[in-house]
Amino acid sequence: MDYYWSVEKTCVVIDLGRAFTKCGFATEAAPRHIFRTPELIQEVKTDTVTSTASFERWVQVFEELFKNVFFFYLQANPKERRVIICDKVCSPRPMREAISKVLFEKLAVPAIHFVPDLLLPLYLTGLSTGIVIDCGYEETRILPICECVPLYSAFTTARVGGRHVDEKLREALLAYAKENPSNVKRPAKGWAGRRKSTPMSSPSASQEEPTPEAAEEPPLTLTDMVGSLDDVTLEDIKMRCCYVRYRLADGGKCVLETSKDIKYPLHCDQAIPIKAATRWGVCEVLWDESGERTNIQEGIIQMLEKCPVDIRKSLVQNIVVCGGTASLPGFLPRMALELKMAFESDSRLHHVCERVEFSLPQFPPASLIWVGGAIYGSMEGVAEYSAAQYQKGVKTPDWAAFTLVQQPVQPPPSADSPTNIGVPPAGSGLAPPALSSSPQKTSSSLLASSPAGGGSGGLTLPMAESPQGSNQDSNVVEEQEALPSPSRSQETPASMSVPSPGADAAKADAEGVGGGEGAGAPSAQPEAGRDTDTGAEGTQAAPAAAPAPAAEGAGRTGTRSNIAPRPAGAPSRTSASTRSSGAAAGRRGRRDDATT
Ligand SMILES: Nc1ncnc2c1ncn2[C@@H]1O[C@H](COP(=O)(O)OP(=O)(O)OP(=O)(O)O)[C@@H](O)[C@H]1O
Repeated sequence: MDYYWSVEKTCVVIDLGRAFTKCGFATEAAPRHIFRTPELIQEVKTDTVTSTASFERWVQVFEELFKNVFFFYLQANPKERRVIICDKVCSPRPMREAISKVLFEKLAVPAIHFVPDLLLPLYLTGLSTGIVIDCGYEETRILPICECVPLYSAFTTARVGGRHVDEKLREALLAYAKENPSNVKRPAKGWAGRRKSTPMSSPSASQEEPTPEAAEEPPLTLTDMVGSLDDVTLEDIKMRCCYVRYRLADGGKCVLETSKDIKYPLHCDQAIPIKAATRWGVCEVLWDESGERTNIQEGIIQMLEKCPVDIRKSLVQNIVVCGGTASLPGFLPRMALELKMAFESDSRLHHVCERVEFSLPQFPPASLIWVGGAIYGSMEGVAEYSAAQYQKGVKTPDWAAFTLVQQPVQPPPSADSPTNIGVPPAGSGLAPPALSSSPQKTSSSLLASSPAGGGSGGLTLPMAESPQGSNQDSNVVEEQEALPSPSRSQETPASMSVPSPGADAAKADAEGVGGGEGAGAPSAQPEAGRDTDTGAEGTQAAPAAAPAPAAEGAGRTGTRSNIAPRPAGAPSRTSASTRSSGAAAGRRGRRDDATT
């Protein structure tokens, strides 16, 4: 007898960032490659694409980008790989359509999944309610998610990010160089090339003799040298030398602050002096209260004010911070303290500061979105936009207008039925819920059926046109009058771990982030149907079903810091077994099983 084995390869996961794009394979714990993609910066520059760029321009950009991803970075055959695109809130429709065109027509991938990127870090917390804060390159994006439903109407951005810290750093270095004019030794011509050819560098071998032409050139000043720094070097200085300082109590000593000036080595015998105050001062732009731009804590307050009052407490009990800028040492404690102060000083939000908790997945913040995408890609039953649909003319999904389309679900068998073995009783939170066909019931159905709530098997959310448009979210939100607080893993939460000043000062001189592992469970699928250019730019609420996060691995990896102790009678936690039922399904490779 002949056996034919068909094994589908794992998906390719691509997180398209404006500074860095991350790519790799689903089921892996970290992206294989993180590379710069300045062409995706949505700014009006001559060499980059604008947010209103034409479809053709996007096609050009993505053709080159995806060819690099498949043939250079991942060396994978696109015909065998489904692709997960971590899709940005507000990504323009021409951009998404260009992605489809390139992937289907030029690379012949079998299917694409467009997944809202800000939902993905929630997989790593094991909860279905929370706030995701992405502090990236251009800006900080803040999205509340309530029981798997992203509240786009409350989506907020703060116009601060890594780029602003870079700018401040360049200004500070230039100002110092102008105050302290000094000459630096001009590097010898062809220094880099000759150094490469030097075998094992002995001190004498690495010292280049200046060429006669170099000797005749005017001396190089520190100002010239700082002025000619490229963006990559500047970013490297930031990553290696800068940190966010914070003060624990009013009038107390600043933690993480050091009085040590350091030198950043530039060439073999050149170095840029960096003052101690510059090292933390440049990061203050993130919390700048001058009113010039919205800072991070103001962004969070604005977001909370847009949310219904009755869910605010639940939201702040699970804050996930991602994005490269959040890797700066001291970033998270400072954010916690700024938030606490902001809540306390705002009488409308005073009550929410009783319990604010941060989830700290043990992955580098810069790749949290990617890791969430990898978990999503390794799950069964997630809906996709297939090549066949594309060829039939089905529109590229616009997740901002997704709506939940419910399919009738068989009622759970009765308790005495022989087929009921192993099926938990209805009402236990583990049984698949009976779904209502009324659109108004969407949220409660989703709520009851999310794997976090235990009903991982009862809800399928196929893609379909939305007749209701994007007004459904307001119903969704208003309906949830007395939402349960987010359930958490059974781990004892660590109280906020504030590093000791000595340790912090030492840490400020170094740098580094950790790694870990996580898993999740499937849930809902968004859908197409809107012709607008930008996804969620408007304030119209658009319901989308977030894949319900039920991370088995998150229980293992999640530590969190509280800025307030858990009060007596704190909300109940979901049992580990409830969550892991979904996670077990999630961890199984979608079609990696060999079939005969
Ligand atoms: N270890 C680190 N320490 C400090 N800053 C870092 C670190 N790693 C990355 N960054 C900064 O984070 C920013 C990029 O973050 P990220 O990769 O999240 O951006 P992105 O997703 O490309 O941008 P956006 O979210 O705006 O689309 C850059 O400014 C980079 O300098």
